Amino acid sequence: MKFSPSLFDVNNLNFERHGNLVLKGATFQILPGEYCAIIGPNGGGKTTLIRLLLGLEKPTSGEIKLFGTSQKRFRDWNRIGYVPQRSALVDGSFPATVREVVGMGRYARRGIFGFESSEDKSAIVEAMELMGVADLSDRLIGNLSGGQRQRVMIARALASNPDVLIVDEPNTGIDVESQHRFYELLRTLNRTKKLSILFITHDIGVIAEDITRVLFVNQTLLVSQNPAEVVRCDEMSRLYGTPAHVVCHNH
Ligand SMILES: Nc1ncnc2c1ncn2[C@@H]1O[C@H](COP(=O)(O)OP(=O)(O)OP(=O)(O)O)[C@@H](O)[C@H]1O
Repeated sequence: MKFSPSLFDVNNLNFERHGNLVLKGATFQILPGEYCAIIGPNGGGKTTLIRLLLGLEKPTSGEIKLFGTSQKRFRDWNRIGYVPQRSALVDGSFPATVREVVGMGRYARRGIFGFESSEDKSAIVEAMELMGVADLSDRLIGNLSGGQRQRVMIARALASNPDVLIVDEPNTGIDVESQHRFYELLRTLNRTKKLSILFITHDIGVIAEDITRVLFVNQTLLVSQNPAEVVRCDEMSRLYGTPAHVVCHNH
């Protein structure tokens, strides 16, 4: 049997910023194929945790392994697609088409000044089709709606054919109907393309559906593989430190 290492293996990770403790003793694993939600209150350290995984912040102490390799020696960054939090807020005057923005996802593989190969071209078209933005190909990114831009940014991350996709708050400024369709799309990608997905969400309802693991981040980290447990009122109240009322419905 082929040994398949964890995508992320984090051990006793601590992070301080300007003397303030942001994350304390975080320990968890993410396995291939997971569909994992990261939740927690504002300022709890969710984005910081992702930035630490991506090497954009340096841990104060602790160990991070990516695909079984210590982060210090890890070089295969194109295996990880990242969509940061504010990508939906592209400047309206940004003069690039959807095709060009998605094409930027290939830079890590070929370099900014390399020529686009036929492999690049088909990866770009496939990513646009997967995210349902192929018909917007020639539109300027600045003229799209928030939901359309968000799908373009995911297509850009997918263009490099990553093994794992990390999405920071996918639904900022998106209406509820589009949010629902968006999560369905993520879940379909996870199932059909075997793409592992980690996403930060404030939409607690999402974690009741189909999540393989929940990371609750509020300086300390609580890991659960049973989302139904986390969604209980008493647990939500305890985690967020404020009374919570959880209403379950059929959808
Ligand atoms: N660039 C920065 N400089 C200084 N402090 C920062 C910086 N970025 C984040 N922080 C602080 O670090 C802590 C964790 O922030 P982080 O953005 O990781 O939280 P979060 O859980 O993602 O929050 P939100 O849900 O509001 O996006 C907060 O106290 C925040 O104010």
